Amino acid sequence: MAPVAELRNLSFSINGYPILVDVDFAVEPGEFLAVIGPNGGGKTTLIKLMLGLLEPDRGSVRLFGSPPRKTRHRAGYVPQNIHVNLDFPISVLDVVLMGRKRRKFGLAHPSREDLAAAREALEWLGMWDLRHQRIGELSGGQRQRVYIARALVGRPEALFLDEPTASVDAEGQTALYEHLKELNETVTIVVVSHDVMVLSSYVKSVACVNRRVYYHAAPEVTPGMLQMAYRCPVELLAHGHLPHRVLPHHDK
Ligand SMILES: Nc1ncnc2c1ncn2[C@@H]1O[C@H](COP(=O)(O)OP(=O)(O)OP(=O)(O)O)[C@@H](O)[C@H]1O
Repeated sequence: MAPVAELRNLSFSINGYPILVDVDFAVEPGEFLAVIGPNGGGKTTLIKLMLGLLEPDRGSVRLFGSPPRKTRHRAGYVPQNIHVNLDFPISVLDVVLMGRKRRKFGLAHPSREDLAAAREALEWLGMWDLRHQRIGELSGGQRQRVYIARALVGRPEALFLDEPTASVDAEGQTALYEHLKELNETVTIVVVSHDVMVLSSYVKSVACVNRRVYYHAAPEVTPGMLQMAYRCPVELLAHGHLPHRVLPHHDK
């Protein structure tokens, strides 16, 4: 089976300034990959390159073995900053139905399959009862679940999430990672996150991104990896009753 994403000798720059250099790794089917690294390290850029939303200057990207623009529909994406007008009177269910890419008759006429897929995703995330609520009336954490449901209704083979817990409290983070763990039984997961400590309890592999990508096909988050990826002490947090490792801060 082809890797979910494969990046070979890839470099990407903006206005001549290198953002990512010599990236060379692959995400295999079934992985639960954490993408970690300092602010501005290039994590979002890396995800966008994998999905073909940006083109590399050099090197190649394959998504499910093909150019990403041909296979992007097989992946779900929950971007970091979703710009919605929170005053716009659109319901939770409408937002989720937007994820049904092959809908024929638009939002006003979702098919029975569209509704079934939306219901399944919303029930799974505990949001079905709020389906008629306006998106602007939800909490940050609830809204995040709606965006995840939107990414899931297309029944993706891989799900890419960019800092999905940014506006979620500790309990919500754990609940979300439990959901992702269950999903990972059938779906490959790539998640950008700063919750290094929590993540290390769930993930199967780690990519540290700081202009270069240090890929580790094991869930260990070691001080050496953090040292390579970060230039400043990393805040490591542990929540709830998860099994966890506490790592020391490093110098500089
Ligand atoms: N459209 C753009 N124009 C100019 N510079 C950009 C643009 N997009 C990203 N960059 C720069 O590229 C670098 C990597 O950005 P990116 O958003 O990928 O980092 P990140 O690791 O996701 O950061 P964060 O953790 O803060 O979300 C940053 O220095 C950023 O300023």
